[in-house]
Formats: sequence, C-alpha cells, structure tokens
Amino acid sequence: MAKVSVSSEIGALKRVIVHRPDEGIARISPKRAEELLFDDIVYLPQMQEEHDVFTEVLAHFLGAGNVLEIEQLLYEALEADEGDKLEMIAKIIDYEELPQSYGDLLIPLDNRALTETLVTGYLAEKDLILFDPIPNFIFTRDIAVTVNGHVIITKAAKEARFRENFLTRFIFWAHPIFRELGKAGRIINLNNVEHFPPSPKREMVSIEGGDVMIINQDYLLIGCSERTTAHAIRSLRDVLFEKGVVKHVVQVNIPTDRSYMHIDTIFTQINHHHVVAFKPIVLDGLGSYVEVFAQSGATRQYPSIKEFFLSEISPNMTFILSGEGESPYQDREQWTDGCNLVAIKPGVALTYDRNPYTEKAFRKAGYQIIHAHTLLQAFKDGSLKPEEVENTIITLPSNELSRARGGSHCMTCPIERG
Ligand SMILES: NC(=[NH2+])NCCC[C@H](N)C(=O)O
Repeated sequence: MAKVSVSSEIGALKRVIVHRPDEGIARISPKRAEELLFDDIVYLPQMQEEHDVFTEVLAHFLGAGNVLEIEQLLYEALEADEGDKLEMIAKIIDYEELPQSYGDLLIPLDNRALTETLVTGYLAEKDLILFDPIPNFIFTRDIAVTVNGHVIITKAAKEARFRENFLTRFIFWAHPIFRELGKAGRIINLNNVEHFPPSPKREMVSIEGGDVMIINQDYLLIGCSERTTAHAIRSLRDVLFEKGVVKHVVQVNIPTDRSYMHIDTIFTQINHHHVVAFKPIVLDGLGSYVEVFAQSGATRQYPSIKEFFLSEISPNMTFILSGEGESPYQDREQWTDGCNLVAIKPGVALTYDRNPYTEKAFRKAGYQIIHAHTLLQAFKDGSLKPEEVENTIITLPSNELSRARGGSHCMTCPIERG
C-alpha cells in the first residue's frame, strides 16, 4: 500500500503525482479553448519540453521513482483487474453519453491504447475522436488532496474537468498501491452522492484541489471560490471532524473570478514563516474573509487571510508580495502564477520564470533565484547537490505552460511529505 501522508505545504516533498501535457492538448481549437479552461491554444511540443524541465527538477530532489505520472498509474490500474476495467468502460460510455457500440471499440484495445484514448479522447487506431480532451489533467493538484493520512478525491465545478475526476476515482479504486486505502476508510470521495448530496436548497458539491491546503496537522484551509461551494466545505468539514482527520477547517472566502479561481492562485506557503501573496486580497481583504471552524464547535472570523495566519498559525508569518505589491505588476504577476509556488522543502520552491517584480521581492526576503536550466546543469556537472540547495526559488521555462492558467503548485499532487 502506498504511504500517503501530507501534513504541511512545505515539509520535504517525497512523492508526487504529475501529468505531462498529452496529445489531447494539441487538438483544442481556438473556439473551444475557453470552454476547456485554457486561455489560448498552445504549442504542445514546447509545452512538453517545459514540463519535462519541471519534472526533471522534481526527480533530482525526490528521486525519479517518486515522481509518479498519472497516465502510468491509470495504465497500471487497468492492468490490475480485468473485471474492474470492464466495469469502468461500461461506466465511461454511460458517463460520456456514447453509443453502447463504442464498447466494442474500447474493450479489445490493449491497455496502453486504452489509457491514451481515455486521457486524450482520441482513438488513434480508428482516427476517431471519442471524447473531448482533458487538457487540465496537467493540474493534478486539483483532482485529489492528501490530508494527513487520508486522500480526498475532489469533485470539479467545471464540466471540462469531469473526466479527470472519473479517471482519478478509478485509479484510487483499482490501482494496487491505493486499493487498500479505500478498504481502510482512508479515501474520502466527494463524488459519492450518497455521502455528499446537494443541499436541501440544491447547492452543489464541488471542491477543486487548488482550494485545499493543509497548513499543519491541525489546520486545513479550503477556499470558497469560483470552483468550491460553501455547501461542499460544510459537508466535507463534518466528515473530517467525524473521522478525526483535522481539528480545524478554515473557510477562506475569496472573490469568484477566473483570475482567482482557487486560493492557490493568490497565496502559497514556501517556508515556515513565508507566504507568497497577492496583496489586494490576502492582506487588504478585498472581497475576502476567513471563517475558522473548530472540531469543538467554536467558530472565529478574520477580516483577511493575513490576519488569520498571524493569529492562528504564526505571529511571525511574513508575506512576500507578488509584483512587490504594486499595480500593475502585482496583477500581471498574479495572473502568470507568481503566487502559485510549490515548495520542495522549506525555503526551496518552484515558480515560473516570468515574474520579475516578484523575483525582486524574493531577493529582498533573502532568497536566491536560480533558473532551472542552470540548476540542472550544476546537478549534472556535480558542482551542486539537491541537498545543498537552501533558500532558493527555482524558475521554470513557462511560455506555453502559463497559458493554461496554472503554476507549479497546480501541477503537483503531493501524496507524501516529510
Ligand atoms: N490549482 C490551480 N490553481 N489550478 C489551475 C487550474 C487551471 C485550469 N485551466 C482551470 O481553469 O481549471
């Protein structure tokens, strides 16, 4: 059974799920881009090259075997049990409203071809597009979240992401390394309508992983946003308290706006006392407030995310401001994911190489900035070892990746941290 254990945003990253941009992305037409949640069409080979740099950096720190590709996990899940696989094919035909006869196309495929078809939507053998691509599968953050020893399988708000949920549920259900987790009651599946029904007033359940952050063992933050409903947060909170998974669930209300679709677009923690943040919302509280629910039943409110962190997490928390807190730079750099960093260990985090004012802010806070290409070269020629890297922001090539509107935090689904 896979060890799943994440109790912070910054503890040494040990195992992570990622997804390399797949061929489906190269079939998005300009007219469909917006509906598929991309802000432009992208050039796939370049995007893959950029993503490869990202995973290569991760592999140096974590070991290549600990950077799990979700497509490979899907393939292994399909290999594990023929019965599960047939059941899944029947369900997806239903789910995607395909004619039953398509089963005859999918069932005989070998598992590699089937995996590819399920992910890209394209059945190469027959030159047939069966379903839409799921281009946002690269943002593995959003599909599942490990909270202490439990995994929450999230439920997307946007239809363009529904098949990601479907495949994730299958992987956590059928893959040998995750199977036992379910049996041990350690998987919380928000797609299960018996446990997570709509509210009596028909508020829907949706939570995307970019809205979920485990700050420490006791505090789980959940954004109430364009993608995550208050009803879903309450439902999940009740289950987490009942199972004793965390002691506090913190509802972080933010404006419902595409630029801030999840809380991780406006702040991420990168060190014990450092959060990178978009000032207007996180510090000034624009359109935002915070509600803390304690397992004991107590509740507390804060007028801003900053106030919450200072009062309940650490009085020493310092906020590094994207775009140095000045418009128009802060708005530009928030848009290109200047606040969306993933920490590999405390004080070492990955970001895009296109946010110069935010880089200045990092330098002033005592970090050095190094480009991923330079870092990888130093690893290769032996002049630097991953364990020697401290207080460093690693910048990644990002011309194509950033058009998908997600950063390095979105592209990682950590399942184990130290
Ligand atoms: N955790 C995140 N911020 N994910 C970003 C997801 C971006 C993706 N294009 C979407 O709109 O769904």
